[in-house]
Amino acid sequence: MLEPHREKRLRVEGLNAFYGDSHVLHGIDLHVERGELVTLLGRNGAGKTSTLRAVMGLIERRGEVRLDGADLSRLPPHKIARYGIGYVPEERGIFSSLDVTENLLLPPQIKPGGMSVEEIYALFPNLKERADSQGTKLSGGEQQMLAMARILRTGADFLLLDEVTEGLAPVIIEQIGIAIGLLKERGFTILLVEQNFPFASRIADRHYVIENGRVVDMVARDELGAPGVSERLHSFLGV
Ligand SMILES: Nc1ncnc2c1ncn2[C@@H]1O[C@H](COP(=O)(O)OP(=O)(O)OP(=O)(O)O)[C@@H](O)[C@H]1O
Repeated sequence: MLEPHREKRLRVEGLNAFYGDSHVLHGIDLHVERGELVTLLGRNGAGKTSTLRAVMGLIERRGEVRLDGADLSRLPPHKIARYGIGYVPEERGIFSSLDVTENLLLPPQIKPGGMSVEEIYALFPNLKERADSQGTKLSGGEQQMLAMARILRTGADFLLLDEVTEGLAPVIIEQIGIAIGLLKERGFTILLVEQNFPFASRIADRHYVIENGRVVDMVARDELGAPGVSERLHSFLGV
């Protein structure tokens, strides 16, 4: 019997994006399967963040973006969010005057299934210890965890994460990796921009390499050890 056709969770085809006159993405093609954890790798300025922003509808874009078959290409960000896509930008955007619990109580539920504050504290024990601390008093790692946690409150089950390990100590990166692994076990689908290749290679199922606004390579986890692959990645990333 033929397998029923399964729509990709996210399918991006021919995605172009612009900042005013500046044309920064030149036909990105990629897909993410249900429950997959996929990274976007590439040098500074390659177009990784812009890809997440274009998927989310935050910058001017052309091309096709489909989630579970639904066409998101022409929708504004707040409508895209209703499909359960949650974006955690590099700049985190937590409320510095509010404490951790208040930050967690603020996000609206946009889809059923948002995590309770208790579930979030089980996922990020550091945040539980800092529940009453104001946003400004948190370390970089705690702020990053809070930024992720806030999105989990909304019910989003497709996460766009931008450089969640940037500037953080190895022990914190390790904790974030564990949390991401648990989210994957719970069935979340994740597209992660990452500069830290050792981290990305430990947690991801597949990697796309972006260069000058295009996908120039795709490597699956089980290909990482194959002859020539690390040289190929090295040439693109300098890793
Ligand atoms: N707000 C903006 N206005 C104009 N150009 C921008 C803006 N943000 C990014 N760009 C340009 O878009 C291109 C892609 O940048 P992008 O931030 O997507 O790259 P990146 O791969 O995420 O790199 P980085 O890790 O440095 O953020 C770069 O040439 C960058 O200079």
